[in-house]
Amino acid sequence: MKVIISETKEELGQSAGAYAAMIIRDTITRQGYANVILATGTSQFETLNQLIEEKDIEWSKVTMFHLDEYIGLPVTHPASFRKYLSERFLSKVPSLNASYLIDGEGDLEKELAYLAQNIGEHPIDVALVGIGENGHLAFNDPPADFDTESPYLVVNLDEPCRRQQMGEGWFESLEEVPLQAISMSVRQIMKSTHIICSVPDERKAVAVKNSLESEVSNAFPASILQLHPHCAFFLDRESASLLTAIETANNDVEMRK
Ligand SMILES: N[C@@H]1[C@@H](O)[C@H](O)[C@@H](COP(=O)(O)O)O[C@@H]1O
Repeated sequence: MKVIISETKEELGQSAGAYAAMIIRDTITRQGYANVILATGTSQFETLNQLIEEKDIEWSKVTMFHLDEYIGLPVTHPASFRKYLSERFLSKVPSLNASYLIDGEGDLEKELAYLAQNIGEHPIDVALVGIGENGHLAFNDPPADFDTESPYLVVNLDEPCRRQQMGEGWFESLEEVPLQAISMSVRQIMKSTHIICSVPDERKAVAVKNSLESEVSNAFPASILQLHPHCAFFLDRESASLLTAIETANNDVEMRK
């Protein structure tokens, strides 16, 4: 596990985006294409801003999968993750080989089968993810299902998760936040060759500490990332502020001044 602590969230994004770009370029050079997973939410703002600025990525050789989406939320709603990825990423880079956005508005069984078939045919080279204030990975709130083999599943969103979405300004009231989502499963995320976890902000400090310094447990869903062989955490001073053991443990910790 690699932990890179930057001074600010802007520097965090620059480091994480540049690191993702390096992996995508190297993967395309080696195998001719790259399959990536992109996350959404405020945690990804700076990382995606950097990724779209990166030069020399052959985007036509990149296939993109989408981490999670609300059920029943129109694509025109400000909180729609399809809208987010279309506006903040897809419209800012040249055309990709393909992008598999999650549609949570139609026939869910059909959508789950469609996504499962396509991701099954595209082993993932790099996944960009975030961590929720409740420690969730994608929309797998605690206690997360660490066992399901399904690549995507329908999940119930707990109140802390829904409050976080409202607190970030995506919704005007708690009642407006959907109760369910389609989420990529924990096992599917863990199959990615590389995982890049971008987590800025003081409000994530407890989740970061639990994810990095607690025992692996589905009570802290993102703690499973400790078991991944090529996972890099990009933190800022604030999100890293409660870490203690990590700086002295046998980890690859890089402090950015
Ligand atoms: N569903 C999103 C994920 O795509 C994201 O990676 C993670 C971190 O969230 P945020 O960036 O809002 O803090 O959980 C969110 O709720």
